[in-house]
Amino acid sequence: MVSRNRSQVKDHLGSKVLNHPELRNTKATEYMSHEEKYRYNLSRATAMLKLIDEEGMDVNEISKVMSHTVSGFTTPDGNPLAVHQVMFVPTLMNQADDDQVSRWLGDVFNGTIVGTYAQTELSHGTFVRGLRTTATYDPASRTFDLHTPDVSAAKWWPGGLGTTANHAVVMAQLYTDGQPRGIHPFMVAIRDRETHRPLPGITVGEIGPKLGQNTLNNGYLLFDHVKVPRENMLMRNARVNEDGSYTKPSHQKASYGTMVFTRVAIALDTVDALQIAATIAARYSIVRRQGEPRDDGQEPQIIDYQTQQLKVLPHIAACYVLRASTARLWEHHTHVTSEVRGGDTALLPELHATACCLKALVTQDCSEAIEALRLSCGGHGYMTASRLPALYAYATAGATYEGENTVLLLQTARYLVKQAGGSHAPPAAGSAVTYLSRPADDTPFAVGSPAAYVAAVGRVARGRVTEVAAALQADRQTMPEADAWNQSLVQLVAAALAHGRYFVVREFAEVVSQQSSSRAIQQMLQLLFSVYLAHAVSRAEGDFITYGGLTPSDIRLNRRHLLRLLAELRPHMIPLTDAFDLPDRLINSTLGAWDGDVYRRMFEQASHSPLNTDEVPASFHQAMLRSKL
Ligand SMILES: CCCCCCC/C=C/C(=O)SCCNC(=O)CCNC(=O)[C@H](O)C(C)(C)COP(=O)(O)OP(=O)(O)OC[C@H]1O[C@@H](n2cnc3c(N)ncnc32)[C@H](O)[C@@H]1OP(=O)(O)O
Ligand SMILES: Cc1cc2nc3c(=O)[nH]c(=O)nc-3n(C[C@H](O)[C@H](O)[C@H](O)COP(=O)(O)OP(=O)(O)OC[C@H]3O[C@@H](n4cnc5c(N)ncnc54)[C@H](O)[C@@H]3O)c2cc1C
Repeated sequence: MVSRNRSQVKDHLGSKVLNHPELRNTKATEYMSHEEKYRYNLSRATAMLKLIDEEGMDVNEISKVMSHTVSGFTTPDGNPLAVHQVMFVPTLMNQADDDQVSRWLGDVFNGTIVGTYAQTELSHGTFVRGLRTTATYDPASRTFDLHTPDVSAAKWWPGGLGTTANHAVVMAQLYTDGQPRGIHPFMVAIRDRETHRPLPGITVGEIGPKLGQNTLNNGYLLFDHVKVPRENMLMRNARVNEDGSYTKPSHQKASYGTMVFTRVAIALDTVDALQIAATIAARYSIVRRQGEPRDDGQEPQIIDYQTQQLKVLPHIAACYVLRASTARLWEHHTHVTSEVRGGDTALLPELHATACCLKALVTQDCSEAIEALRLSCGGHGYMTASRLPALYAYATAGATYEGENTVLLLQTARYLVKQAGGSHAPPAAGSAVTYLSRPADDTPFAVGSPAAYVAAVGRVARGRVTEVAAALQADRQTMPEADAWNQSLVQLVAAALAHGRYFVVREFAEVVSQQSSSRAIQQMLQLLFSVYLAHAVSRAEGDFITYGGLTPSDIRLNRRHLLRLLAELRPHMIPLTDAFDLPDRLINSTLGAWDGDVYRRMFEQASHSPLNTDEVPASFHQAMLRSKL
């Protein structure tokens, strides 16, 4: 089993990246053109790939150096090879059969083949079954004909497709024997390996600027009856034989496997972004003094305002809780994937349901938290050089890509209502949904008892799921399925989020109980957990009264309890963020450096503005004077 211990960035691998001759010298990219930024980020992404190769890194090590903590340093504007590494290569490894793997993987690893994962189209992203790119098999020529019927079916978004990749795994509607067979993956050469020119029948390019990650190099792609050999359909799961006969996959959604993997990776990586943001805000909040001087004659550190504690400290607790629960999800994913490879798909539905809601919960929580942390830094948090805007842009992309969050939560809800209604296969031992078929945990609520909070979170999840399952069931008697489903959408999403929250707190409770290295660490984890739980209740008070068994008086007590806990956590804020082990070069923020020398750094970064190069910029003569005439 692979474990993702991300805490040792300063260790051997981390220092290999930071000190690598092609990576150690960084440049500020804010004032570069789009093309220059791309070139800079691409050359660093390539150096990183070489390093991975030279070091012979395993999947655990690769995941560490590809994590946002490190990739924010190597490719600050987005990694044009990210989709190659995170999606294209894993798709080949897991969906190509053994012959195909041996045919392509050498060229992938020597850098001759650079790929992307081309699924989304202009008019369809969420609804994968609705994709309109076709792959029609012709037994006479033993080829597939790949075709884009019109511009709305153009592939749009794949990372690295813009100008980087020469191959793509293309998800297309398979037609064989005159029958539609659903979405299948095809390995397609899109650019010449030598000249990098688009191959005949291919139209390809970059889609333009975005909110962030502008060098992910997202692209568009159209096919005009492009012929692809039969052997290029990825055939580990489904097969098309020479005569056009079709063999089904062992699981209906086997070809969606890459998405499940990437959702898990995104959940992990978004916590990396939160850790960086929390470290920046924590450091700035002790450096920054503002307000009426206190008895010692000094203006207060802003972190000593109760409101600032509420803006910053719960998110530090969230870093710990979400880091542990997403790491457990990663382990679970590794386990289930190996079972699936061995032909046992029993655990796949629940893995899919859990990956969907954790990816959604973590990206939603982290983007909201990063925005709160940015605001906690006042005006200076609005500056690019604080790094907080880029961290937000990174986290919020995760709420959309790899399945828009609402849609993913509805996938989880679908699984949960089936479990609650007993219409799904019963959960396996250790399943995350057994609580739905048991009586509610009636541990009485008590402020100060994490176990009582966890039980209340469980009652909320159970209450939300059973209530919406019953409403859906009732509506199904009186209206068509699609209408009944639509009547309950908002409640279904809330139920899936509540389930996700319960998953997160149960996993963390287990991590805390298993932790045995020292009593002090145990106590600190308990404190962090208490903050996380009290904050979770304060964010959803209505739910805890409606479903969780809390009284209005419990709610009032919890509000006070949370503020007391924050005051208790405040002296530990810096050690807790230092423990993320993020060197200044990885944080890369004027506000978040270890020495707290914020104001000098702010002036230093301003000196890079091209508008400061000349005392009187040329624009004065070219634009302002002319406008006076
Ligand atoms: C680490 C940083 C990396 C950064 C790079 C990231 C770059 C980003 C890349 C991308 O964005 S790639 C494109 C990603 N696109 C999506 O994620 C699309 C989202 N949509 C879907 O996944 C699917 O359309 C859907 C929402 C899952 C629905 O699929 P479908 O319509 O085919 O199925 P349903 O009818 O809803 O369900 C039928 C049945 O299948 C089960 N199921 C669905 N998906 C899976 C799965 N992956 N694994 C297992 N089972 C699955 C579903 O639960 C239903 O089960 P039953 O209820 O019938 O038992
Ligand atoms: C930075 C970035 C990188 C990307 N990289 C890639 C890549 O490498 N490869 C690739 O193939 N794709 C990529 N994508 C595309 C991405 O996967 C899709 O944008 C994503 O899956 C969302 O789909 P959509 O754009 O169709 O959103 P839509 O589905 O159109 O969402 C719009 C709204 O409609 C709602 N909605 C849609 N369907 C439903 C429903 N059934 N029920 C309720 N509400 C619904 C959504 O909740 C949302 O509010 C990338 C996207 C981004 C932003």
